[in-house]
Amino acid sequence: MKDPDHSRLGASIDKILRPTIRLEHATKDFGPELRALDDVTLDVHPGEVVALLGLSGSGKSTLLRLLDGLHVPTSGTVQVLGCDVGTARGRELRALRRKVGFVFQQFHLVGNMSVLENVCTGALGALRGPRFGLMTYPKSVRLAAMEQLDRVGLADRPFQRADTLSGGQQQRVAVARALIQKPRILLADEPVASLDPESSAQVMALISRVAAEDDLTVLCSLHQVDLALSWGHRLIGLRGGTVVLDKPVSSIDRSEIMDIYSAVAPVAAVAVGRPADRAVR
Ligand SMILES: Nc1ncnc2c1ncn2[C@@H]1O[C@H](COP(=O)(O)OP(=O)(O)OP(=O)(O)O)[C@@H](O)[C@H]1O
Repeated sequence: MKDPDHSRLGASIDKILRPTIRLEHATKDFGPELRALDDVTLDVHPGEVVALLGLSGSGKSTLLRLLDGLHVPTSGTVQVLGCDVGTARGRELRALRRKVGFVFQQFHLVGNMSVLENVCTGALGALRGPRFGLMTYPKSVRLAAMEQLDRVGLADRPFQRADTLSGGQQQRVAVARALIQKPRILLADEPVASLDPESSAQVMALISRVAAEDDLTVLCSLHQVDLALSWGHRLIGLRGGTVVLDKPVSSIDRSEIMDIYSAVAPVAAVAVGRPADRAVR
């Protein structure tokens, strides 16, 4: 007879070892002429903090968007928290999105709304029906939003209009909005590209801190090599839609990073069916 304790232990170990994100031969084409992501296979494990580097057009945003179901892979599979994102629809996709927070370069806040209400909108996925105004959110959501504002250092200005904040403050509100849904994964698409160096450092430190506190798996695209090296656990380099570097940050040599940025084809993504146009060294 099977030992139930042993089976339970096996299941727990399996859960711990199972990757949070698994891409197998994932390819994304935009029309017949543009391959944005080309045969990407990789695993990301729970709690990993991954920096994505690559030239503009190398496929970083496309990769992040595949993980949230904002794009569907043309071929191959994308699994996130055990869900096949390429085939998930409706309720399953909505449930997955509640576990995945997304932070964007342009913050995507509602400018004429208060800071607190912007954070509350992060909980909409778990609420029924639309909300019009802060007081239409349940008290529990408003309290949770205040808690997240406190974590990002903005508890002193809940009623300020979002568009009157500095860029760094707006990005911190966007992080609070992502956190209110208690995600297991945080995706950040160039979160500091519009910020000055000091605000950039603050936002990246904030992402690191909340990732550690909430045991989040993080994927963050960046253009700043030094920041990526000082911040991530692991670095994935994309060039022309393919992964050209994937290593722990501690074992990376600078020359390998330069390789990510070495000669690429004039059109950054790969032209489908025309290997000669591919990004080459
Ligand atoms: N929705 C879309 N429709 C058509 N082409 C797209 C779409 N999204 C991305 N692309 C193209 O796919 C390629 C990869 O774009 P992507 O935005 O993933 O690159 P990136 O590395 O994030 O660039 P950046 O650093 O400038 O944000 C580019 O050639 C881009 O023009």
